[in-house]
Amino acid sequence: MKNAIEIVNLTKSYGDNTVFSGLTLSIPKGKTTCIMAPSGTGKTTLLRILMGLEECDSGSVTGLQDMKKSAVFQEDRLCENLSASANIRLVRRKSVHRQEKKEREEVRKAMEAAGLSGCENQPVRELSGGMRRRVALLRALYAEWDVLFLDEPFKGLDKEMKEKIMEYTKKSCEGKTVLFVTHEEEEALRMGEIYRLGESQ
Ligand SMILES: Nc1ncnc2c1ncn2[C@@H]1O[C@H](COP(=O)(O)OP(=O)(O)OP(=O)(O)O)[C@@H](O)[C@H]1O
Repeated sequence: MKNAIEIVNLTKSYGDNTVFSGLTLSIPKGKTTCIMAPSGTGKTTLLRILMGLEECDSGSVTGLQDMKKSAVFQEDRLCENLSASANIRLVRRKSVHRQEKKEREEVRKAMEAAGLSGCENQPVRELSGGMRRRVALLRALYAEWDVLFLDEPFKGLDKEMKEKIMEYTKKSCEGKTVLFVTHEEEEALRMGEIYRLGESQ
């Protein structure tokens, strides 16, 4: 199978702290790869390198050129004064009136599926932590993307809500390339193939 992203001999240190000393990894196209590892072993650093937000010291990453990227960061990174719905719609180019109506309806449906009905027009600064997390996730999913980076997207959600949103995310990501970072084995097993960072370095 053709690989979407090839990471070869990647090294990265912060001063004396070596995070990667020759990481080689193939991330398959059209699937969800779940990256698991103990805290502080470099999961976020890897995502940041792949997103182009951090430089590696040596090694190469190929297969990401020209791919549209979307992400849920560890922090929600929402626009506090904008409504939940406006935060989500922000990631699409401004559309003509007829499309705007369609887009509003799409977002309303997505929010309904994520248990956020009735919050469409509420500024996100008024939402709970779990609600904000879901808005951040819906926003990332709503963007136009070829590859999606998810850094602990279900953090802070209760069991029932997590079930609901995981199912929605899984459906939305079907057949697409996703890198999913989590500490929860159960989440990883549900979402895709597990890769344990550190085992093959
Ligand atoms: N900007 C930075 N400057 C210096 N050190 C950093 C920086 N970013 C990360 N690190 C260090 O790199 C290592 C890996 O951090 P990273 O956040 O990638 O781990 P992680 O596996 O995602 O952890 P967690 O599961 O706790 O989120 C840690 O030792 C961290 O202290």
